[in-house]
Amino acid sequence: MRSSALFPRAPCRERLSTLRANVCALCKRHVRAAVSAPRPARRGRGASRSARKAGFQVQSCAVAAPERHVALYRSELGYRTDFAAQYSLLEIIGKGNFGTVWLAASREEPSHQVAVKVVPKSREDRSHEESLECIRREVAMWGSLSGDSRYVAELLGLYEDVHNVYLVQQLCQGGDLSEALKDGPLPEACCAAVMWCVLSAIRDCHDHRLALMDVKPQNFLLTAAATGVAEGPSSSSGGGVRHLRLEDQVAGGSACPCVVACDFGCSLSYTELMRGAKRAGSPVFFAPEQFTSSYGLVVDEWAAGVMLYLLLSGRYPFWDCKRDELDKTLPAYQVMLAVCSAPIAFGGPEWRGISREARDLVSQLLDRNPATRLTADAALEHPWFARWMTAPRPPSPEAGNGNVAATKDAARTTKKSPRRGRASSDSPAAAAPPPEDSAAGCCCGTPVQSAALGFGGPTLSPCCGASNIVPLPSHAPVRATTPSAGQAATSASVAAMDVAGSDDEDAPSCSVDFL
Ligand SMILES: Nc1ncnc2c1ncn2[C@@H]1O[C@H](COP(=O)(O)OP(=O)(O)OP(=O)(O)O)[C@@H](O)[C@H]1O
Repeated sequence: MRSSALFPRAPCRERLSTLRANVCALCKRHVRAAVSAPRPARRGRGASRSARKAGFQVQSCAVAAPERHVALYRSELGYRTDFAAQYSLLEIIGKGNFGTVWLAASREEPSHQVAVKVVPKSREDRSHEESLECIRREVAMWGSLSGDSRYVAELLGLYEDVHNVYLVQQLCQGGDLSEALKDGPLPEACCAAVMWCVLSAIRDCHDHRLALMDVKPQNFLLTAAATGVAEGPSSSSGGGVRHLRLEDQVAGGSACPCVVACDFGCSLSYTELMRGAKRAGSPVFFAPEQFTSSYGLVVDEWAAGVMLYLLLSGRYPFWDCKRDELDKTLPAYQVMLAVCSAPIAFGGPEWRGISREARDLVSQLLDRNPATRLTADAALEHPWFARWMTAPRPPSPEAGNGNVAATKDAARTTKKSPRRGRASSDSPAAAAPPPEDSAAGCCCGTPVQSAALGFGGPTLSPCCGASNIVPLPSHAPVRATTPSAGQAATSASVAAMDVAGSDDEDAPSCSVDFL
């Protein structure tokens, strides 16, 4: 008769569970990790060697001092290894191509919630070393910006274990911007508030000699200020992404911008760009030069132009259909043809209520010539923003309240606007609401003093019958599109575009290899 008494050493489930039950709470983690980890091929001294090779710190439970339990693995990236001791993962809040984003709470202070991007160290399509290199790159780029720009999601901590890397970041309760677009285009005032943050994030990246390379609504997250969760000026105005005010986004207004940039997986440094490095991304956001030749930082401004068009109209430029109607399996060469040669249409009914300044900014960002394309820095001074500034809070270096990024931003805005005048928030001009519907470009009753706000734009005059469309400054003409740029592009060496490898639910996406 076969019994455990006769075969006392036979490995069985009961024996394993008894083993687990007998170890201390700290050791439990050690046992679990050891069970799930790849087994060493040999026992004895050989086992220690293979385990060390696999990244383990081999230690005996019986002799290990309690404080050594936190360092179960030899860190491969130099990050902390005690993630499980610091945070508990609560639920999945987002999934991307490279990782899963979790809502997590600090164990020490459970009310402190964060977002944690869990990135596996190994993937089927790339080696362990390649995966680690990608993580290192993303962290280096993100880390250099986080804390230095208030328009970039804050990176709060880096952890790793044998399987994953854990990027602890600021929790953005509103999800990504594409969610907000599901109910159709945003009101123009909200678009101005959102685009202020998007262009500020791009400007800050470019100041750090980095190109974001993947500017699209999915990569901008709505913060508490956008959802009205936080107490402050935004929430007092009703909260919600459709009730954003531009003045709350400018340094010196709200403590927290309504959207922040996340996902630096595609970012490239200026040096890499100059060396001709390429990045996969979403082709509908590609600038024409990305299909044809080497390119520079201003590809981000083009993508911001596509985003602005999308926010205002609910459509992608160059395609005569709504955002969710765009064929996600569109062949890449068709995307290229449209981006490089189709005219930018402002004729549809969705553009009827949109101001002329907005169209002008779109046209200047979607300039097919990268040399003359508006930079983010210059775009932030476009008169369109002045139009939506209703209760100005002139930024001051003190506005940051000790926050390095906010103080820097406030100082920069002040420095850039030497002619900035103080428009009191209780003056009639400042208190007047922005035009809800500027169908005829009417600014009646909203004499916004843009020059006084330091944007360098013209002073908008009150509506006066026939001349209700505010004249644009002579240096900012609305450009006609130049289809000729596209003809050159058709002969481009676009070799392999894998449309199926889309990382974007809402837009055709492909990884692009150039011959
Ligand atoms: N800090 C955050 N707070 C709240 N939600 C977040 C946060 N970061 C990411 N998310 C959510 O998780 C999703 C995926 O995140 P992210 O884009 O960083 O992953 P990824 O793997 O790099 O994606 P991609 O495939 O675009 O490269 C986002 O679209 C967003 O909805």
